[in-house]
Amino acid sequence: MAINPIKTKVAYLGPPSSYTHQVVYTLRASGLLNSPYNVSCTYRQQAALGTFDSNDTILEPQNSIHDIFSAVQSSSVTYGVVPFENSTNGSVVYTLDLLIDLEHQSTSIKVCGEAYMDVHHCLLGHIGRTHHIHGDPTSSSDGSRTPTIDVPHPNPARAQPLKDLRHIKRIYSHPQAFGQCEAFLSTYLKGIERQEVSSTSKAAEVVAADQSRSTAAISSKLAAEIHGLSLLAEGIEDSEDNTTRFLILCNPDERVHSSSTDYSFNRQLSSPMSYKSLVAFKVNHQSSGALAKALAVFGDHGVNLTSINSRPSREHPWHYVFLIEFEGKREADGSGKVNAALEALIGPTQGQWKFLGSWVDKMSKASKASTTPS
Ligand SMILES: O=C(O)C(=O)Cc1ccccc1
Repeated sequence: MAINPIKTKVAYLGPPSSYTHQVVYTLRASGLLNSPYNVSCTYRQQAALGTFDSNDTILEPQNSIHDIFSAVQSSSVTYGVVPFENSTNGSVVYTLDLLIDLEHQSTSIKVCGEAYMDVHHCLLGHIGRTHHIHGDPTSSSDGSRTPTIDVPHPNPARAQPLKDLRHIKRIYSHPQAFGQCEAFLSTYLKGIERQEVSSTSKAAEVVAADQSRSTAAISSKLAAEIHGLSLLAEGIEDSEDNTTRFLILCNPDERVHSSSTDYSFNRQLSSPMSYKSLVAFKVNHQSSGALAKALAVFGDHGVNLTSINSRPSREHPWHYVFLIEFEGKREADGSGKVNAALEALIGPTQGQWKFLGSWVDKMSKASKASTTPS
């Protein structure tokens, strides 16, 4: 069979070397980003043999998470990859807010996969001109943090600076990264101005262009290499097992065949596979017990909830949209319990719910045991 594949375009949070870029790169290198509608048999065989031609995937950097959603919505890309939650710092609220945009019911974006990445942050910058290091290069701190009323037993910073930090006047990073490096920042860069930017790689780009050489970025080692920055500290995340979960988004209107959960990054060798699904809903705030009733439909139908998030509805103050993640999938729903639970959700939500997709659970034991692409 002749191979004439359509190129798979994947939108990620740019510029290159962001963690989102690194996750996409890993998925592509594993042959896991084939388009759901252009995979020929020969192509699948190539992937299995490890000869997947990465030139058939185009990675498209975007300026913001919002732009990734827009690219998927307009079908200018096949997939979009966005950060969703972090093991230390919790949910990425920008992603939640875009997912629950219930006002735009025409939005056809669905979650069709997930990927996990171990995230190790570095402090990148320029080496100071004026200070010379005598012995310990860690300014005046010994690595312990001052106890406060709020944090009486603070965790000590895991890493020490590799270089003098006394010339650093401002730090750039993505808000998630600041939240994941509190112990290091409050120990060695206490009181230094923080500037949030759209990604950790953007932070590295800004610092590389800074003529004053007095700024630093929390970013990755790869970003240091790409932007020619020095490693001022390494492994500065609060928790050694700092992991971020990314969601893979797609526009199901673009599907030509097969079920929504049959994307290449969802393929598994062994069964049974574990799936997760996501739904967003609103409840009537005037009706007592409405939220409890909405949550109860899942238990009543034997559906296990795995996470709950709430975000302001943006319609009325103190009204919320709830995002519920649960085990199981909607399509080919063997016992029918997921569809039955969603049907029962209509009552307590007055029909104000939106299904956001099903995908293979990459944390489940079954999924971990069989991650080889077929
Ligand atoms: O800014 C990045 O590099 C991202 O991809 C978002 C992010 C930020 C911090 C941890 C994980 C992902």
